[in-house]
Parts: sequence; C-alpha cells; structure tokens
Amino acid sequence: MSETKYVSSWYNLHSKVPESYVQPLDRRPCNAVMSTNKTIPVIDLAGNDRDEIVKKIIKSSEEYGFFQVVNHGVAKELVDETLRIFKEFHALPADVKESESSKDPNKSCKLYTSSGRNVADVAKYWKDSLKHPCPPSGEFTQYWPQKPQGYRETVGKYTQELRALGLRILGLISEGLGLSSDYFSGDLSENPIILSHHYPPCPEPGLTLGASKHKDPNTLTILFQEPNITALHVMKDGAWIPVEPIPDAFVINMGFMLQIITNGRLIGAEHRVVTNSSPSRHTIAYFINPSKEAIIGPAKEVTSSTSPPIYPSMPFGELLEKFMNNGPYFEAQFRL
Ligand SMILES: O=C(O)CCC(=O)C(=O)O
Ligand SMILES: [Fe+2]
Repeated sequence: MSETKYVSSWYNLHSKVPESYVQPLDRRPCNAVMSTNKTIPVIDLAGNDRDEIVKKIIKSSEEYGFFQVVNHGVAKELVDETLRIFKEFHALPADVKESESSKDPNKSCKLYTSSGRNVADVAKYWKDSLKHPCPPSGEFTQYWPQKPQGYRETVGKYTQELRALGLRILGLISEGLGLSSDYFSGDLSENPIILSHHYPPCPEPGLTLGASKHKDPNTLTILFQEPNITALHVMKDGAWIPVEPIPDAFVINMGFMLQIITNGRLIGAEHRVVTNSSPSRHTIAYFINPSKEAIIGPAKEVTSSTSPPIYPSMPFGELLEKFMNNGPYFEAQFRL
C-alpha cells in the first residue's frame, strides 16, 4: 500500500495527471490572472537603520502580508544541511518514510499526501508533507524521524535558530505597532511546528496545484524555498504575484492569527503553490503557533473607541477548529 500512496512514489509513472488531481477550471493555474509588475518586498535585516527596518516590515505586512528577509543571521550551512536532510527523507523508500514518521501513537508526527486544508478542497494536491511539532521545550523530539542520519540533531538546531529569528521579527512587528517587545514570546509562540513539503515534477502543471489558495492558520510563517524554482504565489488585488526565490533568503508571511491580533491591520495573505514539469521542489515551512489555551483576539493596544475590535477573542484551539472546518468562508463569518 505505502509503495503507491505518496505522490513522490508514483508521479513518474504517469504522462497525464490522474483525474482526482485535476483542479476545477477556476482554480487551474492555466486560467489564473498573474500580476506582471509586482514583487514581494525584500528586507535586509542587517541594515543599520532599525526604524527603517521596522517601517518596511509593517508596510509590507499591511500591503502584502508577505516579505522576504536577507542577512537574517541563520547560517547558510545549517539551512543547506536541513534542506538536504528533508530532500533525502522524501527520497527514502515509502515504507521507511512511513515507519520513521509514525512513531507517536497520538500522531504528533506524520507524513501526509495530497491533502488540502479545508472543506473547500475538491481535488487532491500534488505534494507530500512531513509535519511535526518542534517546541523549545524539546517535547516530542523522541517521535521525530531518525533517518536520514542526523535528522534530529540538524532539524533541532534549525528549529531553534528559526524560533530566534521568528521572535526577532515579531519583536520588530511589535515595535512598529506599539505592542510590548515581548508581546509574542509567551503562549502566542509556544507551539511551533515544522513542515517539510515535497512537490514532485508534474506532467500537466496547468491543471494541478501543490497547495490550495489559503491563509496560514498561525501567527507567523518562515519559509525556505529551494532555489531556482518559482511556485509560490501570493494574492494581491485579484492577481497572483510569484514569490521568486532569492538565494539564502527566507519568505515571511503573516498568519491569520496575526491578522486578528492586529485587528486586521496586518494581512494574513492568501497564497497557493503551483507545480512545475521539472524539477522537484522542496520547501521548509516553520510555523509559529500559539498554545491551544492562548487567547487570540485584537490586542487592546491596537484598538480604541474609534477603532473597535472587528474580531471576537477566543482560545486558539477553538479558533483553529472553526478555521479548519469552515475554510475560506470563515473570515467573513468571524467578523463582529
Ligand atoms: O511550499 C510553499 O511554497 C508554501 C507552503 C505553505 O504555504 C504552507 O506550508 O502553508
Ligand atoms: Fe501557507
């Protein structure tokens, strides 16, 4: 069974995309409206002018909900090694991947395939993803894969570094919004998870998607994209903007929780992933997630009598369930 389960295992046996992977007409990349002149802002985190960096981060997050960072301080060797480990993981025999990713009976760590995120999904997606928690406490590490060799050590180091980078960026965002500098460092960032996505080559990229149009259900995402392949698109003003990979940069995007916390000022932008006829594409998504109990709602510092809360407050666990169950219809329903 596992031999045929993952897209990575069977994609090269077909010259056409199986019917269940063909998207409805209005979602196919071949029919998409692409933006011809916009790009996602790039921010140099090593710049001397801190105020300028803060301003750029806020402006990009208001306009696009996305930006890229360069000179972010995470060692290139560590990023390259982590990407190599994940690529090797997806290239392992299916039964090995399966046993390496199912050590926790509660399924904190899992390898899933072709699945979308919500009720709006009608066709399958051209990808396999490995996902597990990576909290600073080290809890759950005993359930992480042990293959390829060095997985736990490398992914452990990577997730520590990305946590520091994420908190640094959230600190800059807090500064720009008038929140305390440690606003996000407690239960709003307690439960990070890491996802390793593999999008194999696809014989008919015009018909399929690697990931549906979605907003991330978290606070902030730090994405590393394999160089030289463009496939991530961000929605702005009714058109898709491609996010070109920049060597050694990270893509930063606001999650829907940050949109709520900032009372709609920063956008949890919609994005999607297309496929390519070659080569294979790998990405690493680090999700900063609140604890289940953390109360998510507009921060009092960003609301006032003239700018009242537009969203209710509730525990993250409850909010996440509503978000996942209602998909794209959720946001309109959720507004006060
Ligand atoms: O792989 C990508 O380019 C994006 C992945 C993504 O959007 C996600 O994990 O939420
Ligand atoms: Fe996403």
